[in-house]
Amino acid sequence: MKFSKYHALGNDYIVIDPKNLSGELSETDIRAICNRHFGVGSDGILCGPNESDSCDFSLKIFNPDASEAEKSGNGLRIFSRYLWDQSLVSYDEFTIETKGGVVNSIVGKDGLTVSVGMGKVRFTHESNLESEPIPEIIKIKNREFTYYLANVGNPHCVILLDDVTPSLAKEYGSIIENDTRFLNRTNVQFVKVIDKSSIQIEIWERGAGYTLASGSSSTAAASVVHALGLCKSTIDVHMPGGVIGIELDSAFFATMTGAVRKICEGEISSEVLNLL
Ligand SMILES: N[C@@H](CCC[C@H](N)C(=O)O)C(=O)O
Repeated sequence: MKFSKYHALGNDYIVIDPKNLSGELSETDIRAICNRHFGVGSDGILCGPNESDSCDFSLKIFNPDASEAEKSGNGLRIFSRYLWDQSLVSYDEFTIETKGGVVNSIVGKDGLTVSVGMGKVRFTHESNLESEPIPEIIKIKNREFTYYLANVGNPHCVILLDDVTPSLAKEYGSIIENDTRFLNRTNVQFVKVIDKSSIQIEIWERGAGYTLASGSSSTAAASVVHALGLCKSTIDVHMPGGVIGIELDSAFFATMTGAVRKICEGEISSEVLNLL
C-alpha cells in the first residue's frame, strides 16, 4: 500500500490515496499503520482525495485509535500540500469537503506554507447552535478547571491557566477527553495568554493523545480568548512544535496559516497490516 508522510509543526499524518486501496481501511489497519513501534507511526491517517458533489475534493480523517474525526486543521493543511505535490491543485484556492464542513484551502511559498479557512467557530459542542463562550467547571483528582466549549467542526474543551506544561496535558487530558459530559469525547487545550496577540497551548487530542501541534485546537483556543476579550482577532498560537497564525473575522470565521513539511513516501508492507 503506497503512502506519503508529512508533518505540520510535528503533528504528523500519513496520506493514503483510496485509488491505491483494494477496499476500505479497516480499524485494525488504521491502528497498525499509526502505531509508532509496529507501523509507520503518525497522529492520524488522511484518506483522500475522494470525489465530492459540492467541493473540489473530499477527505476522510482517522485518528490513531481508528475513530473518524470530523475535521483536522493540520490534517487539511497537509492534505492540501499533498494535492499540490500531486499537481492536482496549483496556487489557486480550492475546496475540501469533510465530515465537519467545507474548508477553503490555499497553498503558498512552494508548498511550505498552507492556509485553510476553517469555517465558523461556535462555542458549544452542537455545531448548529449560536452561543457566547460559557464558563463551566470540571473537577479531576485534586484540581478544579474552568473550561469553555468550542466547535470547529470537531469538539474542543478550552481551559485557561496562568501556566501550561506538557505534563499537565498528559496528566489530565485523557480523563477530560473521556468525561461522560462530552457525548462524542473531546479535544482538550490548556491555554496561557502571553499578550494581546499571542497564546501558548498544550494539547491533548481526542483519539490521538498528546501532540506537538493541532490546527483545530489552535483555532478553538484563539477563538475563545478573542471572544473573552483577552486577545485581538489575529493571534499567534505557540505550541511545542511551532507557531500557527489564526485570523478571526467578526462572525468568528477562522483562517489558519502555518508550515507543512514532507517527510517521506513509500510502501507499507502487508506484514504491518497483519501484525496488530
Ligand atoms: N491534529 C488535528 C486534530 C485531529 C482530529 C482530532 N484528534 C479529533 O478527533 O477531533 C488538527 O490539527 O486539528
